[in-house]
Amino acid sequence: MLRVAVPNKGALSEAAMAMLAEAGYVQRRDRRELVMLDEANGVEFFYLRPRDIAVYVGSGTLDLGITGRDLFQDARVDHGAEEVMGLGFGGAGFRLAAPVGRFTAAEQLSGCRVATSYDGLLSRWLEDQQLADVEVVHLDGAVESAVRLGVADAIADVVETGNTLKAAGMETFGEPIMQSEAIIISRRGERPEGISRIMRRLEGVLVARQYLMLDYDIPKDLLERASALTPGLESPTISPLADEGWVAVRSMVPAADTNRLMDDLYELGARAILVSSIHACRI
Ligand SMILES: Nc1ncnc2c1ncn2[C@@H]1O[C@H](COP(=O)(O)OP(=O)(O)OP(=O)(O)O)[C@@H](O)[C@H]1O
Ligand SMILES: O=P(O)(O)OC[C@H]1O[C@H](OP(=O)(O)OP(=O)(O)O)[C@H](O)[C@@H]1O
Ligand SMILES: [Mg+2]
Repeated sequence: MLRVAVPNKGALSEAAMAMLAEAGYVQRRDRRELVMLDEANGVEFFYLRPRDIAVYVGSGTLDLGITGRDLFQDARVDHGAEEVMGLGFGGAGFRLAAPVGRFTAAEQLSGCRVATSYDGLLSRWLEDQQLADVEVVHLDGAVESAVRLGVADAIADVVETGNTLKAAGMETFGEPIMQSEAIIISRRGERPEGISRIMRRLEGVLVARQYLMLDYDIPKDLLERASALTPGLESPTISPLADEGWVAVRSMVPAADTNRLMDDLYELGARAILVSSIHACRI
């Protein structure tokens, strides 16, 4: 039985459960349930605080977990667990911020105090940047209030829309410390059977979300130029048509590029250009 950790609340919880459900796994219905057994798929899901998931997977108690890249790097369990796949949701930057106009670069933090809930991540980054004389102040949350209340000169926190910072009269400065998203982590070393299957399924969900299926007809002599526009994942499927001067082409395309590709194909001479969604796939 594969044992998998899923965030029980917070920014990643709903999207993680939705993705697992889309991949065909049974998820809990009641927020109070701590464990859910999906017998048919041979997986047991444990609903845990996202911050703790790295600890469970890193110590070898659980096989796989979904957490945030920033939380994983903050937990300092890299020796026991590793990031195996980005999941394309829960995207946010981890950034320095301070009251508007106070700082413009990280180097100016010399001798200052920086409040954060991610002190492992911040301390290591400060070391890498050779900013040895910056004091890290640990807070559990709502760090945006730390400067106003006098316990820090700047903060390092998760920034998604930037609305929380703005409301606190603050702005980011310097380069982002890191870019985070939801990730799958696995314990290092031998992987039990079943891990590749769950990862293939989640990859299928990701691809089905990010790609669309494009069909079109094109005169044979333009096929090479059309194929260059829609190379597909492996290569496009080419089928004969009753009219021997034409062929039908079928290819997966990134959803974000679809309208531009349809315009380009039409201008090239393609006709009957159809787009359909991909319900599920295995790549
Ligand atoms: N708008 C957001 N706010 C907070 N975290 C976000 C946001 N968008 C994505 N995330 C990600 O979600 C994870 C944090 O989740 P969560 O908010 O549940 O943790 P937490 O702040 O430690 O918990 P809590 O706020 O319940 O004490 C991080 O990986 C973070 O990058
Ligand atoms: O850029 P935004 O879209 O405004 O989102 C970022 C904010 O959301 C998170 O707080 P959360 O709600 O997790 O509260 P917390 O600080 O108590 O953890 C994070 O710590 C920021 O404060
Ligand atoms: Mg939070």
